[in-house]
Amino acid sequence: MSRPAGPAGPGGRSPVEVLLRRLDPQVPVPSYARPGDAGCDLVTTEAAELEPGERTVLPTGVSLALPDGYAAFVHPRSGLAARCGVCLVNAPGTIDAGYRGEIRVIVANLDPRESVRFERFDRIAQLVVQRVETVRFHEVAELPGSERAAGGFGSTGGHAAQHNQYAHYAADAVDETADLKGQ
Ligand SMILES: O=c1ccn([C@H]2C[C@H](O)[C@@H](COP(=O)(O)OP(=O)(O)OP(=O)(O)O)O2)c(=O)[nH]1
Repeated sequence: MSRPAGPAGPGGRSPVEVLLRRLDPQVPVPSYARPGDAGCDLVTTEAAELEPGERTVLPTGVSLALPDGYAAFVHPRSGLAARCGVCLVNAPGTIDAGYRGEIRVIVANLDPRESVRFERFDRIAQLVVQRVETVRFHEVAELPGSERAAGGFGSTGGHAAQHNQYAHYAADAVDETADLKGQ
């Protein structure tokens, strides 16, 4: 049921068909605000007020049955983040294909001074549906070499390398690259 015939979207691809249950009869069905948007907006069905530094779990009033091979990811809304300092604690939240419960959104107010208030049906997050792979792991004693090797946490230089406490990872990476080149 994932891709039956339907109106073609951008690039001629038809949308993935997803079963949705409304747990609140008045909640709007999530929809894309504009053509080409990656995420459709999720609303809260409960009003809430968050003091600076406070977090809470908000209900969205919807549950899904995603097709096998897909997952949905609950992403923050940039406008809320920029204007009010609202973030999602676990961003992006992962909605598994087998999950049939209500989608909930774990929001926090990162603003150091202002509280933030959500009214019922305010948009609080966006849901991005994507194909996902499952993998089979094959344990090996050594991994094949690569140019980056174990470099991370600012190993390519710049601000992060100069100012953060993980700078030693960058130095370690240089050593490991030397090891790999010697192989
Ligand atoms: O932001 C989120 C993240 C997850 N979920 C739901 C859907 C997901 O399928 C389920 C489990 O999420 P996750 O695997 O991230 O949580 P966990 O803490 O690892 O719990 P579990 O042991 O149940 O997997 O909770 C949400 O409603 N909102």
